Amino acid sequence: MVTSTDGPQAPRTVTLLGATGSIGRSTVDLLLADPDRYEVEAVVSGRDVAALANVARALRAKVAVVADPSCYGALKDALDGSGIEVAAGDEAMDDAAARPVDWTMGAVVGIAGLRPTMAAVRRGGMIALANKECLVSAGDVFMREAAEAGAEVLPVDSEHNAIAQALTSGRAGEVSKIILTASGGPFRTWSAGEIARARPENALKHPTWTMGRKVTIDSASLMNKGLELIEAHHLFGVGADQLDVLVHPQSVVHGLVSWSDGSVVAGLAPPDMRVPIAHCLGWPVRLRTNVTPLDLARVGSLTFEPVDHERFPALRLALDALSAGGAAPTVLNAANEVAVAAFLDGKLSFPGIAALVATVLEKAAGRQGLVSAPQTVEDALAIDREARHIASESLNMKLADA
Ligand SMILES: NC(=O)C1=CN([C@@H]2O[C@H](COP(=O)(O)OP(=O)(O)OC[C@H]3O[C@@H](n4cnc5c(N)ncnc54)[C@H](OP(=O)(O)O)[C@@H]3O)[C@@H](O)[C@H]2O)C=CC1
Ligand SMILES: CC(=O)[C@@H](O)[C@H](O)COP(=O)(O)O
Ligand SMILES: [Mn+2]
Repeated sequence: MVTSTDGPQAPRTVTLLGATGSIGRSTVDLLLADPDRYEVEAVVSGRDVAALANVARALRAKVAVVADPSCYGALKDALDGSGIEVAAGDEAMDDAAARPVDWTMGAVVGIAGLRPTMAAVRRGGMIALANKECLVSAGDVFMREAAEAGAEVLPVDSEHNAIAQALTSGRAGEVSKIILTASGGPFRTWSAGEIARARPENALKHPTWTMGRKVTIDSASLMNKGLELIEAHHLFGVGADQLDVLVHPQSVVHGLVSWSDGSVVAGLAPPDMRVPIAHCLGWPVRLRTNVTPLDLARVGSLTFEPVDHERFPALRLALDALSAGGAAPTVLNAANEVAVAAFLDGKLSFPGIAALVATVLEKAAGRQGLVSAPQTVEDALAIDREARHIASESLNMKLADA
């Protein structure tokens, strides 16, 4: 049961982008726990028709949209007789995201989420943002358009959600450092030699979180933390010099704010994404959820260690891209998406992920169209396309050499 002590009485209207994924399912769980509190407008997914149809029926959504146009017929059949409108394709996704609602969950994975999430941003309202790749690829555009539209961006990512809460204990000019914790991933204690032989099934075994495949691989390489530093830069308006990462294997402390007077305010929660999602879903009031409360006596000890940049070079690549600015973060994200897919396909070794990203960043440096920061969503998508092209070419060369 989800309740709040002071919740709005009129149902909150809601749209879910990425309704069938890990974040999508956690959001659905919260919505179904108190169905009278919400009215669901649209649910959107990539190509998992069966899961989308189930979610649409369970939430009594008005419209269900699948990105892959070839899935239209199957979705129509699956929702036959339900009265739920059905659509497919990129434009249908953008149209669904632009329908007026109070609250949108942006949980499509990767740059594929940029267009629909921006459509929601332009419409205004509350945007609960899980899709970090949007901010990495087009952060300035995203935040500028959100401000212009009066959209309120609510950070879902566990670290950023904790930091947003910690930031309320002081003023912007009083922040010394913003620190994101990293679990360290499944290879935290592996030697470089062992990491070199790591297979997808090893990398997909996250020690503390159950998540989609792409973010789980990013966690294993620590690229996730790099993407999150860039995300934090856009959300909180701080530069690389004010951002830090601390390895914390228990995933209980998610983020810390260090203040000018020496105080440090940390955000703690059990490693369950329903906590930050509920924070955003109820905003500005707190919901009451059935998440198992944090039992620190049971956790026992909270430990912290520095990042080993030798074994996990991806984090440095992201930090350098943040410092370089311009198109570098967009290129980094595109190259990483190609590299992660290639690793999962068995075409690239685990260390090959960071190596490919480094190669693409080098090749892109100074190339026409890959220098300046994107000014529009179309710019970001053009940079993304070109960087993917370079990544695919580089990957093919690597495969040919092997
Ligand atoms: N999972 C987590 O705990 C956390 C995730 N995040 C971020 O949230 C985002 C989502 O992650 P997660 O839920 O784990 O990912 P999943 O892979 O579990 O889910 C991805 C969702 O995106 C949909 N999708 C994929 N491709 C497209 C497309 N081309 N167009 C429209 N929809 C598409 C999928 O649909 P389908 O099922 O049909 O393929 C699915 O609904 C990522 O950016 C991730 O980094 C951030 C913090 C924590
Ligand atoms: C749950 C969440 O926010 C993930 O982004 C998480 O951060 C992944 O864990 P890592 O700390 O291992 O990257
Ligand atoms: Mn995170």
